[in-house]
Amino acid sequence: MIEVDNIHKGFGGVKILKGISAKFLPGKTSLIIGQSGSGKTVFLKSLIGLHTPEEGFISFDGRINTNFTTEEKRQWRQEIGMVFQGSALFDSQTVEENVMFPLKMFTKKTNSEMLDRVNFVLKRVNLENANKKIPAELSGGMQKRVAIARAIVMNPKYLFCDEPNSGLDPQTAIVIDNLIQEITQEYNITTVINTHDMNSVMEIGEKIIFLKNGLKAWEGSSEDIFRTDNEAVVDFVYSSNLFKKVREAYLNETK
Ligand SMILES: Nc1ncnc2c1ncn2[C@@H]1O[C@H](COP(=O)(O)OP(=O)(O)OP(=O)(O)O)[C@@H](O)[C@H]1O
Repeated sequence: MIEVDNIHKGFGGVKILKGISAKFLPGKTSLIIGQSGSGKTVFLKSLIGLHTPEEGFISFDGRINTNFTTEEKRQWRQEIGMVFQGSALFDSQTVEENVMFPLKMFTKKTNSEMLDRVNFVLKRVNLENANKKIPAELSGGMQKRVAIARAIVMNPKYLFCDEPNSGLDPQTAIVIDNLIQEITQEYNITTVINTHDMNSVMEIGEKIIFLKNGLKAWEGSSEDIFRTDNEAVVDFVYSSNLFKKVREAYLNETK
């Protein structure tokens, strides 16, 4: 479990996160949503240790990350998987080399052990036989699957995804969402995703945190989000006519 307790973070005297608390559970996919500039990226970067909060703390299964020794930090880094916007693959390396990278960096496994693990995760993301391809030869959705394979190759406890659907068509986006959710449940990972994608919110949001001006303005599940009368959430999530209609239909159906 990740526990965020009242974190504050600012830059040059401007407060961006103004006291956010949240819990993220293993086996669950949690989504962070909010308008551009609401602090989602600063929040996610704080979770992965790229920003240090000025106040408050973040604990990972009881371990507060700012108290780590160098060795503990190294250990914790290995427990984290990340999927970035745009996949962030090494362009000149093959799929196999990209996915093997964390194993080479952090483990003393033999080449054949590493290859076994790489093949296992590539199979899990339905990318068998792509080992020798380079990213430019793959579609955007396939590149995302390589990024997911690389993120889980170390068997992480925690998975962080920044806009994993950016640049994907809606159908491929759902495939990627479902894959992340399945993997999260299968391997009991604590997964936190920053997203703008309202389809993701409806489909996989087991826990949704809505940030507004650096504060947690609302928290609930995808079912709760249909029923909430929180004005800020309704304005944000149901800004399109399509989603307004989906909400009305849902509420009528479940009256
Ligand atoms: N390193 C930094 N230095 C100074 N200001 C920063 C820094 N990182 C973020 N900010 C500011 O913090 C605010 C929140 O930014 P953040 O990137 O977290 O928003 P966001 O919700 O992720 O937006 P988007 O949805 O557009 O990605 C913005 O005003 C941004 O300019």
